[in-house]
Amino acid sequence: MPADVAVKICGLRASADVVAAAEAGARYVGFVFFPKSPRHLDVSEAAVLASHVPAGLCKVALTVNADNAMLDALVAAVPLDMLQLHGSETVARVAEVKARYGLPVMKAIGVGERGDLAQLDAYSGVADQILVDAKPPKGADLPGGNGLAFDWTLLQGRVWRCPWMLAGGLTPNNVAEAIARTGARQLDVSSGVESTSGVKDAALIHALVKAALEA
Ligand SMILES: O=C(O)c1ccccc1NCC(=O)[C@H](O)[C@H](O)COP(=O)(O)O
Repeated sequence: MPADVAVKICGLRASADVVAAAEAGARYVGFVFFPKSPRHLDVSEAAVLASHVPAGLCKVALTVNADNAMLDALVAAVPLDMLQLHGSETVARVAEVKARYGLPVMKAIGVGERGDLAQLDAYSGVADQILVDAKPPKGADLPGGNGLAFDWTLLQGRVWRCPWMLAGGLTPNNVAEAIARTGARQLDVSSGVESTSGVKDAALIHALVKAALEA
């Protein structure tokens, strides 16, 4: 079992989700702050949920084009370990958020075709981590968390200047293949461990983490 595979379970909404992620061996838990999402939490809900997260598990707040007022409120109320920027934040904005809050920043980039890869190079020079996710379909309500995979062969042979995570349509059934095809050592999953949209399933969380750690 390679000890160096890390899994992030994103979009947790209940303390039972936190327990399942921790017991399964996830290394990161993600909280979504995006009102259109079925996984959205308000700041006070997140403050309570984050207080249930065991030490050692990295608590990530996912925002989409959030302004400083929103991030100020979030960081003041919720004990966080990382900020995930999942909108169209520029390289300069990533640098600004890093400097303002003193927290590691992970920038998510949607990949649909080879031409999208250049952005990964640009952001990997400033972000602490990059999240290589599927590009949302045109007209989608959500910029992420759509349960769609992309062509993993696009990532073969790629290296970046910072650590990275693979996301997009990962499930207990395909995560081993995703690792084999991309060489990813970190994986982020949301829909693939849900029983219905926005509702996490403890058995699927356990199955996904087990499959990733055994790949
Ligand atoms: O999950 C959401 O609802 C969401 C909403 C707005 C922006 C991003 C969102 N999710 C981003 C994530 O980090 C997901 O874990 C990632 O896109 C993978 O999602 P999935 O394909 O569902 O596993």
